[in-house]
Amino acid sequence: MKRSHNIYKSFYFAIMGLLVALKEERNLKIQLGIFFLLLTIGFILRFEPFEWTIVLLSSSIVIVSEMINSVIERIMDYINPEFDDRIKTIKDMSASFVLIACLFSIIIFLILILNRFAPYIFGLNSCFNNHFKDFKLT
Ligand SMILES: Nc1ncnc2c1ncn2[C@@H]1O[C@H](COP(=O)(O)OP(=O)(O)OP(=O)(O)O)[C@@H](O)[C@H]1O
Repeated sequence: MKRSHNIYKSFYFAIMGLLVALKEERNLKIQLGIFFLLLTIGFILRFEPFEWTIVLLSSSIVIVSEMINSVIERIMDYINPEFDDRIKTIKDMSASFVLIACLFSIIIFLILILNRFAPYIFGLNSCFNNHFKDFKLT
């Protein structure tokens, strides 16, 4: 097998892989759409650096888990395109990566939004502002 050790070529191949995934994976497109929606909400609400960090971290986990899931599905289809109970288990478990990442990301985003509006809704001080005030960069 021909191998490339050139860092630019490795980067190029990785970008090509990402483009193929974006073209062929419907769920990845949906997740990227949601990611851009979250970015828009972040700009509208003027997120703090620590809020951006949390949103970017949780979004990257969702996107990477979706890509790992897609890769596992393709490997399984390549190994055995026929129905097989073991492949079913592997694919279902692989799909659960994405489910877990999405569920926790939704909870994380809800906490960020609630934290923003807690003072208006409940008349409380923002719990994050109290706990994370030392981490604020601005
Ligand atoms: N070869 C197979 N043998 C047994 N079950 C399978 C097989 N292929 C798919 N399945 C079942 O169908 C489900 C969906 O698998 P598929 O490969 O079609 O993924 P998909 O519809 O592209 O999923 P996703 O939306 O996560 O990309 C799997 O989780 C599994 O339960």
